[in-house]
Amino acid sequence: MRKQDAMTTRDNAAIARTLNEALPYLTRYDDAVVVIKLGGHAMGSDEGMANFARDVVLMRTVGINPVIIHGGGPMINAMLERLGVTSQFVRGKRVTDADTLQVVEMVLAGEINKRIVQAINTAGGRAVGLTGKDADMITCVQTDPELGFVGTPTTVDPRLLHSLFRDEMIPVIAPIGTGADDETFNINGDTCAGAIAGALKADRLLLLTDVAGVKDASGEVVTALTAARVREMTADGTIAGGMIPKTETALDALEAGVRAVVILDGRVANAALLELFTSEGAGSLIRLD
Ligand SMILES: Nc1ncnc2c1ncn2[C@@H]1O[C@H](COP(=O)(O)OP(=O)(O)O)[C@@H](O)[C@H]1O
Ligand SMILES: CC(=O)N[C@@H](CCC(=O)OP(=O)(O)O)C(=O)O
Repeated sequence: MRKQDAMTTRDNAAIARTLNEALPYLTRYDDAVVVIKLGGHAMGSDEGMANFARDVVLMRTVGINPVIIHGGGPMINAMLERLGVTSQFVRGKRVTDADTLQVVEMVLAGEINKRIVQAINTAGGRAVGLTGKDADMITCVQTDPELGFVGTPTTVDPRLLHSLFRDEMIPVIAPIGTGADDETFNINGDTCAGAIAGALKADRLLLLTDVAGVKDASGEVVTALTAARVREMTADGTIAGGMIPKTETALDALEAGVRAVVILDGRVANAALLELFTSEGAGSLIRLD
């Protein structure tokens, strides 16, 4: 019993110290806009989702304006498979015909978006689930005819997001946009998060994925990267596959006025909090040169 008491006292002291050490970061991020991209691979168990939701609610509670953009590639694959529709990727983007598009919108805007909204609300926040179609937020052009209904955002109207910030609500956005001729477009989640972060001139863009960060040729995570280093590592093939849209997004978002972009492992408990509120940070921080 006494041992238990001693343990509890020690834990409480650690919690108090952690809160105390977080103070400078809490002040720094007051009223900051933090855009978080939650990739399909980083959306694990219900427990992991509940943990992520608590982090987001904590951010909101200390005065940050969090915006969540989610992916869901693996879940779209699973649904397409169940429906017997084959799907392929070209340069990290899904070739999207009309049938595929219907499934993409259904899975992203339905199942996944509502799962995240519900988790945040259960954690005590007030989340609002949206796609880029709401309030005409995201307008796209076709990326490449070979990819079908895949869009690149050309304009992002952030007014709806600012209204939600004023009411302390948490936007949760599925990467779907509208074209000039009223078409629906499937947007890569990273690209969508970068475009929204750019339009908001966000203080941080956090790309939560399934690796610890951007790795160098020897497999070590590079904790601080400049744009020049990213270009070098892409040219020599060290940055490849799914990491290419992430680092490209990072550079575009920085050019658009985002202060810093971090690529980090979303499967690690409290990944976003570790990045924002500790001196260690987490993952790879990318800044302009
Ligand atoms: N230099 C690199 N550092 C880290 N990951 C890399 C690198 N080059 C390629 N990758 C790959 O990129 C993947 C992350 O992209 P992706 O699977 O599309 O993530 P998400 O589903 O979260 O969007 C990693 O799992 C890894 O296989
Ligand atoms: C055009 C395109 O590829 N869109 C993606 C959208 C979802 C996504 O980006 O999911 P992750 O973040 O989990 O990879 C797709 O259809 O899979």
